[in-house]
Amino acid sequence: MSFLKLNHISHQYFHDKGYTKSVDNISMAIEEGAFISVLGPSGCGKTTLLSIISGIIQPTHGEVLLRNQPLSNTASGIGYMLQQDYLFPWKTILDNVLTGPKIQSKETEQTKDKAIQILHEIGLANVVHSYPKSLSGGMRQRAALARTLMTDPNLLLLDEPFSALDYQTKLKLEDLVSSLLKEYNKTSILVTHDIGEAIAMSDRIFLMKANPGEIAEIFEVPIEIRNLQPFQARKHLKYQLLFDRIWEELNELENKHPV
Ligand SMILES: Nc1ncnc2c1ncn2[C@@H]1O[C@H](COP(=O)(O)OP(=O)(O)OP(=O)(O)O)[C@@H](O)[C@H]1O
Repeated sequence: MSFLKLNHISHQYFHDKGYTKSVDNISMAIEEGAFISVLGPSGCGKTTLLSIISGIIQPTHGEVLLRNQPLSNTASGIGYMLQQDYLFPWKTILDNVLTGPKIQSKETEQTKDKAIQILHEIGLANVVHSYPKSLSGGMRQRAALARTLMTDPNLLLLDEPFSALDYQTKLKLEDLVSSLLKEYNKTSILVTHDIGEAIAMSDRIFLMKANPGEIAEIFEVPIEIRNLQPFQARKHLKYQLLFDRIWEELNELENKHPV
């Protein structure tokens, strides 16, 4: 049984000039613990697809099943990591991480210990009582991830979480996030424009085309790359070969289906 299944998902945005077909006939089967990337040109429907998976918007056709249940039947437990960290500036890092338990009135000594443990693992032990404004962009993103992990989500949706960071911070964070999500056995879907990031982090890559957004091709990332941390993966010959294949395919798609 697949952990997450998308069956023939299509969606249209209706507006005063008619409608825009955002995604068309998308099917995916994702196993538990897998790391999946969705790659494609601007406007091909990546964010719309994530919004459908999270249940924020409803597909016009098709269904999303989480552990074989329609999304609406599940206490879905979906976590997000976005480009912006959305930390509360007036709360310490620890209190930010404890936001979920606090909202659910489940804040106890145990949840506090768990939050501190996650902050340790994520390399933020020495800023537990600091405020977000004193942290770098990379540290803030790590705090946002700690807050997400604190809610113990079944599924993590990562919408370009590294794209606002400088290159060095981004590479370091990719390694950290990758090892942490493996350790916690989280199923994750990453939306990105970055071919290298998709290859270095994923088990499988869905390449989309625009107009309308459809899956153009699926790439399995070779096991030799998947066994490496993203930074090391980038040095592997098979990484380069896959990068070139996807690069060519993406260029071809952009020429055939301009946005
Ligand atoms: N609220 C909306 N109303 C109407 N059309 C929309 C709306 N949001 C997105 N679209 C259109 O739907 C299509 C898919 O958009 P979406 O934002 O999902 O693509 P994307 O691949 O995430 O783009 P990007 O990489 O630039 O973030 C595009 O043609 C876009 O213009």
